[in-house]
Amino acid sequence: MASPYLLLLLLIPVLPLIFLLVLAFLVRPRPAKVPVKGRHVLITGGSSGIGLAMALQASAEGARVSILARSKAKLEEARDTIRLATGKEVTILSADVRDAEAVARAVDEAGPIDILVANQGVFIPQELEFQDLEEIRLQVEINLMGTIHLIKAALPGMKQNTKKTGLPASIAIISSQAGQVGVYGYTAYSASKFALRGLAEALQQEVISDNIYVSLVFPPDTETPGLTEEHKRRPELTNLIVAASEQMKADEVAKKALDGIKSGKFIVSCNFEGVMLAIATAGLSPQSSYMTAFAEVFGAGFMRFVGICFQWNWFTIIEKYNAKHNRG
Ligand SMILES: NC(=O)C1=CN([C@@H]2O[C@H](COP(=O)(O)OP(=O)(O)OC[C@H]3O[C@@H](n4cnc5c(N)ncnc54)[C@H](OP(=O)(O)O)[C@@H]3O)[C@@H](O)[C@H]2O)C=CC1
Ligand SMILES: CCCCCCCCCCCCCCCC(=O)[C@@H](N)CO
Repeated sequence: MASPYLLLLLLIPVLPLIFLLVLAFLVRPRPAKVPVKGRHVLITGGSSGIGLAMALQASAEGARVSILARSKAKLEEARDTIRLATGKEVTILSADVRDAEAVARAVDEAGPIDILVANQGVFIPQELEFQDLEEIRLQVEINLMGTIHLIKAALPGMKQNTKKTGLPASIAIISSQAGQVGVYGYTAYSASKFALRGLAEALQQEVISDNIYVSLVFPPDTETPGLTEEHKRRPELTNLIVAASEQMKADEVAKKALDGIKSGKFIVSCNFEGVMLAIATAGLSPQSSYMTAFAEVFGAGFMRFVGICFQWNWFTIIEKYNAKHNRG
């Protein structure tokens, strides 16, 4: 007769499997595949950096791509770059995302969208105390309100499209790791990027029945024209905190973003630190992968500890810097 203790012992390795099964049953939304080939992808900020890299990759994969930004000259340059690299034509749309009517006109002109990528963004680092209200408003209006304008303009057409084609669609929003954790010098920027998370979580519930999947992408520092500009005025303390992390290339981030979109992932991380951040900040976000859900459930406590170590390091850097410069 097998002892009950032996049976219990046998159960230990089986428990994680049972847990995985339970999670596979629970996770929502259900895993989905969003095809890119042959579909209409509209990318804002598609004339530079991460957006341009996404436009190039989506074109090369056989999507019909439209790019939207303000500067006509930069858009034309991007169109030429994409034509040269892929032989494909992209539609260019000049509009300022802060202008809801201009966005609606541009979206109308582009035609119904299958995959919307809200990637436009501005980042002007500065301590809140010293940053002009104008620059604060600029970041909130472009990063947050601009994204709202876009989604409101694109949704009706997207819903019609999913009904017509029966294929899932995607709304991807490019946030930032500064949208997962507040970092010195990114007060206004972080506020604009954290806001996108609330927007995305609620939106996913609102559009799931229309077969639309929301993705939130969290890139680290990425080599782009925008980052070159940012460096000209990034506070020294922001540098000290952020420079410990490795920069990514725009096309690496673009690939992560597109892969996330294609697999209908809600949270899309771009590097190893990003994966740790995602576990530490999982909160109540939608999760369609039972494997990732498993890592979140069992990694949360440990990642909280790692997060506390990071905060210890950051506050130590700030204390030392301010002591050296006789501040505070
Ligand atoms: N690079 C980085 O280190 C990181 C970037 N991100 C995020 O990724 C996104 C892209 O960044 P990146 O590639 O570096 O950006 P860039 O500065 O290189 O490009 C920004 C793009 O957005 C467009 N844009 C800016 N303002 C508006 C507006 N008001 N209306 C329409 N289009 C606008 C720009 O065109 P134009 O000026 O002609 O309008 C340009 O095409 C941003 O949302 C950023 O916050 C996140 C983490 C790190
Ligand atoms: C669990 C613990 C994990 C810890 C990992 C921590 C790493 C966080 C670093 C945050 C860097 C923020 C970069 C923002 C880049 C950006 O958006 C700008 N280039 C634009 O201003």
